[in-house]
Amino acid sequence: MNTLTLEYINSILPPRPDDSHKMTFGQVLNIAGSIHYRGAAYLSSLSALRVGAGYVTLASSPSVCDSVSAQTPNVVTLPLPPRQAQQAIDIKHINTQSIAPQAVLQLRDKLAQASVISIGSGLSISQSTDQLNRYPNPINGLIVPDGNSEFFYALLTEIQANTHPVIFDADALNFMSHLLHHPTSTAQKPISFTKNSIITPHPKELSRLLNVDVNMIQAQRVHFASLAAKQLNTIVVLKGKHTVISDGEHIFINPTGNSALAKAGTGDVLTGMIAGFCAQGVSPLNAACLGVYLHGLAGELAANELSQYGVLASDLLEYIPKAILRVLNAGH
Ligand SMILES: NC(=O)C1=CN([C@@H]2O[C@H](COP(=O)(O)OP(=O)(O)OC[C@H]3O[C@@H](n4cnc5c(N)ncnc54)[C@H](OP(=O)(O)O)[C@@H]3O)[C@@H](O)[C@H]2O)[C@@H](O)CC1
Ligand SMILES: Nc1ncnc2c1ncn2[C@@H]1O[C@H](COP(=O)(O)OP(=O)(O)O)[C@@H](O)[C@H]1O
Repeated sequence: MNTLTLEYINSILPPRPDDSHKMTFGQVLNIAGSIHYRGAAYLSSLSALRVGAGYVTLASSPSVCDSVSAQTPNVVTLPLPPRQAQQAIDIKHINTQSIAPQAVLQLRDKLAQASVISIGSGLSISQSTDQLNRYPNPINGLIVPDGNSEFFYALLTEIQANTHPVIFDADALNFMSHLLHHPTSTAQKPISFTKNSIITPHPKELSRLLNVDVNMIQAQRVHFASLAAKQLNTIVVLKGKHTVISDGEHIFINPTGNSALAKAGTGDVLTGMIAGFCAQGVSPLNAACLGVYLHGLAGELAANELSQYGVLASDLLEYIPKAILRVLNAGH
């Protein structure tokens, strides 16, 4: 078990060759955001650029893309077609802002081109995990819950054989919990986390994935992070004070961060940071270590100027470059 250090983080920062162009630093395809969580799409997209990714495309519903474009010129958007009401039997449950499952066809080229895909920040798979449990088989179209569950299922099916890094966050994790604990009919292929994936659960999300009480997870964070990595065949970033990172073999503990990070949206920033490092060709395990350490350091630097009370998730975007400078300067 290793505690991450400034020197180690310095040693795994990706190079920035002079003879480079934007594609040298990789393409992130960020599938994120929904009507109530436009901010998550903004935060996760910009944080990938802030750690050095060359090109970030946000794929989401048209209203989310419009909203992010209005706030920043830095993110390329790919509006996905909304679901048509006649595709579902129970129109009451349709949110017209949901993405149509057929949107996956439109995404096919982008999925193949992307250096890394991040899925789930603010994607709103359903109104709540409870609702998913009330509709034990949302996939076969008999009853369609509000949200993007059918789109997400189609997306997962499309990327099952993908070997590019994929980061699963937030609602993507809740939906995977649902699939793991409510297997779909045998006619459908089993779904799992993809090869080279990273998952970023907070303790409650890991508790849903493992079906283990959240207090037990918190009491043995290293054990459950490592167990989940082995069982689910993925890299686990178990968030919270002293975030644990494990690939089932190695374990890293993060020393950075403080209560400034305990604010809505900071997890979305972390997802973007990890994606941004993956895009630059860093291995998924090292990308997780870089993202987590620098995210915590950005929170500390922000709190030094704004107090642990006053830091916003969006403030972290300004402090990520300062955290990177702090690490670079430690190398001299
Ligand atoms: N600006 C935006 O667009 C934002 C968009 N966002 C997006 O919103 C979506 C849903 O996110 P969310 O926050 O509504 O649900 P979620 O985090 O699952 O919490 C549900 C319950 O879980 C628990 N719980 C949570 N953390 C815990 C912990 N560390 N340790 C232990 N338990 C913990 C806690 O339950 P309690 O303990 O209170 O019973 C809590 O009430 C998601 O897609 C996200 O990306 C957000 O990032 C915000 C900013
Ligand atoms: N007290 C704390 N000390 C250190 N890090 C924290 C603390 N509280 C939250 N964090 C970090 O902030 C982020 C919160 O993520 P998450 O719970 O997914 O929030 P959200 O869904 O609102 O974005 C995680 O990276 C977590 O490790």
